[in-house]
Amino acid sequence: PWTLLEDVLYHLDLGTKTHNLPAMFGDIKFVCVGGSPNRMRAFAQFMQRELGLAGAGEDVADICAGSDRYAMYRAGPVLSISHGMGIPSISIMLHELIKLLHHAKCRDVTIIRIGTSGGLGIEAGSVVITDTAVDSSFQPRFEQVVLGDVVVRSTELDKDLAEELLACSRDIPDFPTLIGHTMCTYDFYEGQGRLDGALCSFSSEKKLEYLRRAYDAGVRNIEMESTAFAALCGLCGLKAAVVCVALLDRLEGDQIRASHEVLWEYQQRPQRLIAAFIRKRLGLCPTD
Ligand SMILES: O=P(O)(O)O[C@H]1O[C@H](CO)[C@@H](O)[C@H]1O
Ligand SMILES: O=c1cc[nH]c(=O)[nH]1
Repeated sequence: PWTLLEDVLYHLDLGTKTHNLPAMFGDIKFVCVGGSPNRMRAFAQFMQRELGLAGAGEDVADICAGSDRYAMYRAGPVLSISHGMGIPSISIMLHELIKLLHHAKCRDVTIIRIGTSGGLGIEAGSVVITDTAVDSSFQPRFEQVVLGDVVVRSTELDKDLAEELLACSRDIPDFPTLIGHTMCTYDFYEGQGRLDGALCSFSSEKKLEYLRRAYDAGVRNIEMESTAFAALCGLCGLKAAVVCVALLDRLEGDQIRASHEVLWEYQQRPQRLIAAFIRKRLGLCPTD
């Protein structure tokens, strides 16, 4: 229905009557999303430098400045957008982003979530490329309530894209990168088996038993958006990947104690991997 008249992308502060979306976005080939607005601004600035674009080193403008929900930046063919925390927040952004790409007549777009996560049985600072996003019962499904009914959607991600990203990681030897399942939860505390929330209804033994079962099911990290991201992008025909750094090993603890400097450097790891991937796709040599 939204193809007929005007389409207002309310949370992005963009629209088909107010903006020339094909002129603004028609040449976008890569969309990168992540929770934090600052991370996504830093990523756009990093991509400007990596792609040798004019204006590199200068500030980048927030395309969604009229909305205080999400931030959006571009660097050449790369769009960088924040999505906030959790499934409801990323779902709203993705609905409007996917319509934006449709209105702008974008073709062959690859979309990647560059995020943070809690690792499972892996060293802090490791980067996990998701092969399958699973729910808190380790199933590859996303359940969405539609008109009062639970609709179950597949969370399959593009396997070739995951392998292509793993191949790119071999050129970046200074941190470990692996492929594994990513568990997506509705909460950071009890929902991820943490003992350090305001509420905790289980023992330390039960927590470890659950996390070990997750590990045995192939889960290597835990975050809060991947199932919805995989389901929505998959149904709308976008090739999608999820690449998250682990901020800690959840088998060793719950609190994130690393310094701001260490956490900022960890956040850059998925960005460096994706920059190498985009450069390779664009035919730029590693030394260009
Ligand atoms: O680092 P980002 O991309 O925000 O993602 C992770 O961090 C948040 C929790 O701290 C959750 O949204 C989780 O998915
Ligand atoms: O443990 C963690 C760390 C980051 N993000 C999460 O969702 N969980």
